[in-house]
Amino acid sequence: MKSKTWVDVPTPPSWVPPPGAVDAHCHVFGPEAQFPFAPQAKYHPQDATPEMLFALRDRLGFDRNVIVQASCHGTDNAATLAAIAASGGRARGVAVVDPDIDDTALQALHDGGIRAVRFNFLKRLVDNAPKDRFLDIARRIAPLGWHVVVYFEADLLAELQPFLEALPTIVVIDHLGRPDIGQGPDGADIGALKALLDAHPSIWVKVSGAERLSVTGPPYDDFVEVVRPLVERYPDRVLWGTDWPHPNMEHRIPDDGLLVDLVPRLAPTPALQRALLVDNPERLYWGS
Ligand SMILES: O=C(O)/C=C(\CC(=O)C(=O)O)C(=O)O
Repeated sequence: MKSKTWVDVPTPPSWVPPPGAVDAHCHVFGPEAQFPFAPQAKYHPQDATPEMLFALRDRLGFDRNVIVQASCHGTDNAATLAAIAASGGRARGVAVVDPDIDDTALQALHDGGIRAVRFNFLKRLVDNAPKDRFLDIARRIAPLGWHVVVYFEADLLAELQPFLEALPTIVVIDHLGRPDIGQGPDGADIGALKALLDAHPSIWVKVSGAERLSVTGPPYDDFVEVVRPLVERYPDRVLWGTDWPHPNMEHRIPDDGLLVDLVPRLAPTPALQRALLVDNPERLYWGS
């Protein structure tokens, strides 16, 4: 059965994002009739189209999107590129590429609005994650001014650290590297993440995924307690996104309006909010 993981009409947020705000982590699925899912896809979602994404963007008071290629579309970025093309310059993207991709194809992705590649290390989402080949890709996309987005769970951080340190670009960690939020702000997982960020100014972090990581659930007080100190400590290296349409969340479907209302609790001043939602994503995705 195709999974549906989003609320059609989320609660309107009470907080208004600053002009130019970017939802820097969201996906499109299909439409399947036009863009079939990959044979190796680990989940099979309902269509979540660009039109639906842009309607959500407007409803939430955002201006732009960064569309991240989801694992269900494998390394065929056509659905992501079609969504970017339909956005009128208001979306950029993160691709997943085959290690054998040639330079012409990379340039075509750039021309289509791609500004990063994603390396996914979650075993429930991908069959293999070859670090040596990922490193080759990273060396090839660096001259384009792109960066690397990595998705892993906290128990992999120590093993991945040498790989992360070898990447020649800015590196953005998805969903905080999925720490155990239940450990609290001084827990081992957040401590390891902070040590990494302190040591490497080129490593950034997406302070997204409250709906995945919170133990207590809405209004996500445990997530705020752990994550606000990070936004205050690394204000120019943080990004935020809704993660719509919330793949694999069928048993805990979040309300995107409530997620937006989390932003002023994570970034409590207008300057922090502007950095998080406007200046930082603009630098990575609209800078070239
Ligand atoms: O949407 C996300 O960020 C997280 C995902 C899905 C995903 O990353 C993918 O399919 O590539 C997850 O944890 O299931």
